[in-house]
Amino acid sequence: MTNQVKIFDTTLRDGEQALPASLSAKEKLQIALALERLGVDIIEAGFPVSSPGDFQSVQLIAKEIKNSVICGLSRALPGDIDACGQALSVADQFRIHTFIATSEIHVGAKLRKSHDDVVDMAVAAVKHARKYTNDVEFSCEDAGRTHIDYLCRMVEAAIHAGATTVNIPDTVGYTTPTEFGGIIQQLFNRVPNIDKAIISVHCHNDLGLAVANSLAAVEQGARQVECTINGIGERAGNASLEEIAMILQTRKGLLGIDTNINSTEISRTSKLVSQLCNMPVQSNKAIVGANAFSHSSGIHQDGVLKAQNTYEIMTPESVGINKNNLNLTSRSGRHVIKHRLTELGYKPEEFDLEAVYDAFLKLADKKGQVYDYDLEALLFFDKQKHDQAHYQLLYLQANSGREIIPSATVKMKVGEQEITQACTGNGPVDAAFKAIISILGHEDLEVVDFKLDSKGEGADALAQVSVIATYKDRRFHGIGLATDIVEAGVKALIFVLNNTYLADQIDQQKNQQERVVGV
Ligand SMILES: CC(=O)SCCNC(=O)CCNC(=O)[C@H](O)C(C)(C)COP(=O)(O)OP(=O)(O)OC[C@H]1O[C@@H](n2cnc3c(N)ncnc32)[C@H](O)[C@@H]1OP(=O)(O)O
Ligand SMILES: CC(C)C(=O)C(=O)O
Repeated sequence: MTNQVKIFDTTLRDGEQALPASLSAKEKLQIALALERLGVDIIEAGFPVSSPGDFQSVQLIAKEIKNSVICGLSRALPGDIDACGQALSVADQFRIHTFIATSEIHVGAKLRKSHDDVVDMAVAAVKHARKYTNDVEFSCEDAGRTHIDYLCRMVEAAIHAGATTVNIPDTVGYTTPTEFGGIIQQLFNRVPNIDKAIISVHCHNDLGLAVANSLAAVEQGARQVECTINGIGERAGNASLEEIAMILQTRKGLLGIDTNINSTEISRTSKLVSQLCNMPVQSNKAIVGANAFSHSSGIHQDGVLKAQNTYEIMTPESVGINKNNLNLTSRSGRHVIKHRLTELGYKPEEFDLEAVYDAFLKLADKKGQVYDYDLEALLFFDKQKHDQAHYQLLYLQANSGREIIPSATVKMKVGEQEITQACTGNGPVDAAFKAIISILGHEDLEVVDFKLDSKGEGADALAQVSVIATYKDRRFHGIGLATDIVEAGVKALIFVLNNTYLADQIDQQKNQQERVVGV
């Protein structure tokens, strides 16, 4: 038995069945070209009898794609098969895929036929499809719930009629891996002509087992897996192509199976399908989710920085992602902060890691994720040495809204004294500034410029306020940073005040020296 598993992609057929809006022929071709680049062996392009639009897209894809076999689906009916044959005949290599259901419930309640009639329909369909091509696939729909004796009978009859691939779908995602692997094993043990066809599987994800069931089948000898990009498909979807491909690649040592997939195309193909199909990928989705190569906790980040494979079983590059992400959160530690600051161009001797880390944790607790620009802002603020400042903000409360008079209460430490003041103003920043200036009694200080800048992307971004004030004919500049705009403004003003205080002290020292010299 070969160690090569064929990857049969049905994003454009089973995947498309579940889309909120159908794709245009041009969009389908874009996806088919991406699947061809990805190295998919067989692309199921659609169900040609279904609609004129689907017929034309299958035909367009059949014309344009050269390196993958193009396949169309049909019921076990001559008209469906003829539509497939006509749409696909323009292709270099094509396959007709015909199917009929085999479980009790489907044969009795849906098809309303006898078991013998259904076998006859399957045989006739395969024979009819063989008139168009030697590459015919037959599927036993709902095989997962089909009595094993009937399934064996159907598989044997389909192969005898000329099917070159026989597909065993778990149509409703009902089986467990051991059970599904057991079905494949029994087919290999009981169907006499089984070696004349490739055994394929097509698993749905209703119980979240589509990939596990496909893998169990491969372990029992299945050599084609039907799957879709991002696992899209009817209901809970199909087995996801990227997961199947990366399991076989990452665990090659265990499983010994190859595919033709060029895994570095995975990320790009996933994004294209997600965008064109308007189906976002959940962030924790294996392989292609936004967090699949992100590390957010300190112990993991430290490990990954020391040796990437401590927490990565495959590289981001192997699926076409440039590099991993180390998210800065309140669960991060000092190693990653130091590493990120070094990456940003700061030398370790230029910052006090403990002080930056302390400020980082406070911000991360408030904000969740801390970005590079936040970290750089914290680095800058670390240099201010707030605790030793003459003026310190102890408490701030600001009220604003529609149809209320904006007001602010500020409590400050001025030297050793604690002073509280409340004021109203044109807005909460104006009210807070008035309260501070009134605490200080600095009548000769005038705020001449106030600029507000967002240091992030979301509504929770850090606000950076830049204040310029004149005091005793000199200009002083201060910057304040906080998630609250009023607090950022107040911090900027206090920054200015501390600079005016330092300037006053320097002036006083100079005056004293002059007096001493004068004496
Ligand atoms: C498990 C799967 O994913 S199978 C693929 C599912 N995909 C689709 O259904 C998408 C494409 N389908 C379609 O466009 C339409 O359903 C069509 C064109 C195929 C058929 O449309 P309609 O003729 O209006 O029939 P409708 O869809 O309402 O019912 C299906 C009929 O096909 C029969 N049927 C279902 N599967 C098969 C089969 N494999 N072989 C033969 N007949 C079948 C049903 O018994 C039913 O027949 P009835 O009219 O005698 O009761
Ligand atoms: C047509 C078959 C392969 C199918 O889509 C299923 O059984 O889910």
